[in-house]
Amino acid sequence: MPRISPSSVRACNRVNRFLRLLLPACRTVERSNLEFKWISNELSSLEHLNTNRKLREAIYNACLQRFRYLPLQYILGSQPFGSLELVCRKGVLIPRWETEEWSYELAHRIRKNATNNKQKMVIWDLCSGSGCIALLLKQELQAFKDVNITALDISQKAISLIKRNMARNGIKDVSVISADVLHNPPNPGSMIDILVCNPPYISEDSFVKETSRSVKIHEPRLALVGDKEFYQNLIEHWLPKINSFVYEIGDINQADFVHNAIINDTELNTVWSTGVKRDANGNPRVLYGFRKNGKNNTSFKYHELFDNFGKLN
Ligand SMILES: C[S@@+](CC[C@H](N)C(=O)[O-])C[C@H]1O[C@@H](n2cnc3c(N)ncnc32)[C@H](O)[C@@H]1O
Repeated sequence: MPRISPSSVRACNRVNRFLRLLLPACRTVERSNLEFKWISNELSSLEHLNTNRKLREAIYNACLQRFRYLPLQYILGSQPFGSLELVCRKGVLIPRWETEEWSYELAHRIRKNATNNKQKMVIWDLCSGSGCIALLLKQELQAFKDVNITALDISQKAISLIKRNMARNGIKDVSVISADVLHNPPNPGSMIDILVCNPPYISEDSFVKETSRSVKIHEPRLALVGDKEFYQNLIEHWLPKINSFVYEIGDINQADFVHNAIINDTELNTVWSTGVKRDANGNPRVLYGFRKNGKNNTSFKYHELFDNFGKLN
């Protein structure tokens, strides 16, 4: 990582003396300025910081935490995610814009393709973290009376945060399950219409070489580092129990892994279509799949639900 130039430090000092505390994590004067504004705006809206001295002290402490590379969302305590305001706590992954982008589009597509608001839907969100995907889908599909959403995670901190985020956003009726999806996956009881999942997918190597210091030090490794095990688990455990899936990916190899397993298996190959959706930066971000002919009483015409969602194989 390039060193921060003395001229950047001087530029920060000219604006105010707290700004240079933000420079190591923000890297540029412009970004430091922006974060300083966010911190100041957020803290000045807090009722208990009602004197200049208290507010200044709080801003200084926040900048000092940022100097130690604590992510801004953990300092300020929340993060918008579509129509939700999500509480962020150390020990649980901060929701990312890439995830927000595809989950929001998925919600929109479900609304558009549902036949009426009595349509029954069973949706499971594995590796739910803060609950961002499950809760966004619940919020965006509130017009549907029979949407049955389950959020699942192995981490107790995540389970508590999902419940907290439900309360914070006035969301009811999402089932929250604590389980290890790899070693002891629960039985869904009925066919799942849409299985969504943002699993840990950063390889050990990329984690060491490419992940930012702030993420490495402060976000949970359990949420980040993974190889192909969750995609393998999709193929081996979940495919027979679901009608469609949407899995976030970190690189195209993870999509190819699932895609190849499907096309090389004569039975799976006749049943499943898969595709890859890119994010706004053009990176492969989502692997999706659906049964070509649905199974039993399926809720959707899946080829319409995923029509033009991304490149289809
Ligand atoms: C990449 S994070 C995704 C969190 C959230 N869905 C999001 O998009 O921000 C992965 C999540 O998987 C959970 N996890 C890791 N291993 C798991 C396992 N074996 N079973 C269930 N959840 C697991 C972690 O606790 C973490 O919350």
